[in-house]
Amino acid sequence: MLSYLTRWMSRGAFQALKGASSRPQLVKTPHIGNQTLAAAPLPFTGGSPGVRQARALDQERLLQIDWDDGSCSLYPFTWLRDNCQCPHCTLQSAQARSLLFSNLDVHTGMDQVQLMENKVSITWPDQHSSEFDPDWLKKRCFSSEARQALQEELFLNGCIYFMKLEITEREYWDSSLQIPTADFEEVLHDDKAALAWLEALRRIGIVYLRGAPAEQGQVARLSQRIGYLRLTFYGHTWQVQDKPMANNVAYTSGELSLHTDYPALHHPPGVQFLHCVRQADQGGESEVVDGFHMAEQLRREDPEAFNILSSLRVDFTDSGADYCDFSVQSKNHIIDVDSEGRVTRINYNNATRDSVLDMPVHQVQPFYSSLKAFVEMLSRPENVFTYRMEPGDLVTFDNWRLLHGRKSYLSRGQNSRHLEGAYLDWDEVMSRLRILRKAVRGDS
Ligand SMILES: C[N+](C)(C)CCCC(=O)O
Ligand SMILES: O=C(O)CCC(=O)C(=O)O
Ligand SMILES: [Fe+2]
Ligand SMILES: [Zn+2]
Repeated sequence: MLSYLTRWMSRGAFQALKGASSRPQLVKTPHIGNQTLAAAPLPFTGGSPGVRQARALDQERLLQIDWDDGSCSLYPFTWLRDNCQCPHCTLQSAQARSLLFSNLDVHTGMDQVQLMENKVSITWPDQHSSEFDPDWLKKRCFSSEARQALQEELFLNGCIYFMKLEITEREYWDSSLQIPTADFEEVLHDDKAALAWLEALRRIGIVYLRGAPAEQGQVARLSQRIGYLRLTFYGHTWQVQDKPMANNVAYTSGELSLHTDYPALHHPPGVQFLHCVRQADQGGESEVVDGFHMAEQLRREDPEAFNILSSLRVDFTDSGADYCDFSVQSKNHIIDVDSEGRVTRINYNNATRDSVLDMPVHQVQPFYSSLKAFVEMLSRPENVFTYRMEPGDLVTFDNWRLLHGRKSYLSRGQNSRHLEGAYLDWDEVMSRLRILRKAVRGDS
């Protein structure tokens, strides 16, 4: 897997960095242009598949399209009527459906289907007519292969482009991570660099940016590259410094064990930026671990612990005042899995884990033992990647996937270590990623 990672990295507009408890060192790799950086063209998006024949299967209420390449697709009448692209049914300026559901006959028949100038033209029983573009239809084919390909294009969720063998799923890593690194100003000003940044953020979960000015305001600048940042009770952006009467353990000079930020919220921030304005003279090194990788390893090595951490909800709490006063409570699984059993999010900050523990008394000890097994695994040297930020460095990472920590540091009051941070959500990041893909590669 790691050799694959290396191969992939060397194709990107990144310099591969390999660090072990020191400032990551530059490994020179050739800067390869857009063509090679771009992933394989997505299936069904290029060219124009010809329609050989279109016919209505009235019994099944399905439209069958036979394509020139010999393949065939089926579309339910109801779905076609629901997605009529005419100006009565679609508000063109918003690309949104204006047809009301109350006006949709979910058992509609079809009067006629014709091929007109390579468009599929349908007349409905009420004499409303719809025209569909073959490209548009082919992309929305209901076969499992086509659906998988389209979902991959939209969410980069991980599947293999059949034919092209371009693997785009998440890449798990350990202490030997070659951390993807890009130039801060290039990401701000160059679409190709920005796309490479966001794709690596999605796939690897962490990207290091260098060359930012060593002054406050850079995480806000970077968030404008995407859209807007996520406001929380700690403010639009927040200053990680040793503060008197700290309202969070992060605002001391103490060690922060591996954690995700803000599990006290039911929807923790998806993405985190941390920019180093000033580093400590002693201590303050950073640590990260791939939480998804670790959760999968726990599932294999200690299925009982995995089951407990993914099924028991744990209380988190956070109260105080910052942007304004707050009293936050949540109940989260330490390991979130979706309905198919895939790990989707890690929620764990030992500092905000509540003393309130809403579970039957006999489940308490098994819970602690399971958490101990997970935290012990996270902290193994072979799993943790360590680095030291210098002024002007900015790290961007997936806060749903990675756990991060920092060593304690020697505090010098006013002129001490200073990081500025900000949060974003994945919806906004993925939105920018899709737009950049289209701009850079011309994907449809
Ligand atoms: C850094 N800060 C204070 C904004 C959040 C720390 C994370 C947490 O309390 O879960
Ligand atoms: O100080 C650091 O390096 C990390 C700070 C942190 O994890 C946080 O503010 O939540
Ligand atoms: Fe944190
Ligand atoms: Zn219509």
